[in-house]
Amino acid sequence: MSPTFTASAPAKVNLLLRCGQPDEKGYHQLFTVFHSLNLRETVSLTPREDGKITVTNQPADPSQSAITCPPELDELPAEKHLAVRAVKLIQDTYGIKTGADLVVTKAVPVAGGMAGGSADAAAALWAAKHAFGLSVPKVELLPLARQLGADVPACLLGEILLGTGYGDHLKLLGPVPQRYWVMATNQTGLSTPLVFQQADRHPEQLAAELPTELSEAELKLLQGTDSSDTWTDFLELLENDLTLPALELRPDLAAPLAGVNALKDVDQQPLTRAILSGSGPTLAAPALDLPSAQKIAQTFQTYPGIERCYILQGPVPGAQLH
Ligand SMILES: C[C@](O)(CO)[C@H](O)COP(=O)(O)OP(=O)(O)OC[C@H]1O[C@@H](n2ccc(N)nc2=O)[C@H](O)[C@@H]1O
Ligand SMILES: Nc1ncnc2c1ncn2[C@@H]1O[C@H](COP(=O)(O)OP(=O)(O)OP(=O)(O)O)[C@@H](O)[C@H]1O
Repeated sequence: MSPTFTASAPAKVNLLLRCGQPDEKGYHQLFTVFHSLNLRETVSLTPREDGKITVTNQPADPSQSAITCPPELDELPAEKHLAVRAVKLIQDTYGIKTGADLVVTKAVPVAGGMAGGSADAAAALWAAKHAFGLSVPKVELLPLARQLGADVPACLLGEILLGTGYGDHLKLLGPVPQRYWVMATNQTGLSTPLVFQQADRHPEQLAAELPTELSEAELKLLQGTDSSDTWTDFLELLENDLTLPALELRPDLAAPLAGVNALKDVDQQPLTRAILSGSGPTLAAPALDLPSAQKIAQTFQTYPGIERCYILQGPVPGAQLH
């Protein structure tokens, strides 16, 4: 019997997302900071002789199956599944004749703006590299990751990264302190292409030009130790240009954003800043400590439509073999 190779890759939140104008392909230039989170997708790969690739999805937590493994994922044709596409790309690139039976254990909500599908692709690339005995370093897989989706390179590398180009050209920004992030998922998903299309209706609000580097001051805030003195400045770093278009499509997200943004600490300073995660509808808010994270989660959960709050931490490593 063939041995099974298991790899995992993390979800992400975009701590900063500035969106530029679309190009002729309709893709947008981005200036973004990816922050990986300790919620991981897992892909197990068992080689098969006949070259075929099959996939089975299963929820990481069966009691949450409605959120993490909706029926539409099983209805997705196998050739469109990002883990299958990743293994196919490895076969085609390296002339591999071996196939694979994949079991994808989903922990990250689908279509939530946390790059769940991209994490599957990254984990599948890493599992396939090991299963097929390829001695290529991670950086050599980045061009393949880019072909699979704009978020896939960030899931492959994990940690904290500056993303430019389509968000798929990356530079490591660490080390940074471990931070808590409260991620409030939604009962209804939101399509990434639709959010970008909505953004195109207001071209005047998209940056004409984007920076290529973070400023010294921004980097210092990201990398510095958090304290109640620096927290408000750190919060001011957080922004997401996709918020407005996402709110136009999903006005229900405005109330939980405003509710959490109104929370204050004992000194009457903002407790956090709630932002849209990627293209949404998941909302994200960092916390200075666990009690603050719990308070933020409780507040999010008072709003209809919020499905579940995850209290996560990061940054974490990218794709790993188990
Ligand atoms: C919103 C983010 O999650 C932020 O990290 C990403 O930009 C989206 O990454 P992703 O879902 O991996 O994106 P892809 O699968 O490559 O593309 C999905 C759709 O998003 C839009 N898209 C994506 C990336 C980008 N730089 N510009 C875009 O306009 C395109 O309409 C594309 O058809
Ligand atoms: N392995 C996969 N897991 C989830 N969705 C997948 C997968 N493969 C393909 N898809 C398709 O991609 C769509 C978006 O899925 P995903 O969960 O990655 O969204 P997302 O978290 O919003 O992504 P991102 O943050 O990268 O924009 C799904 O609706 C589904 O049709």
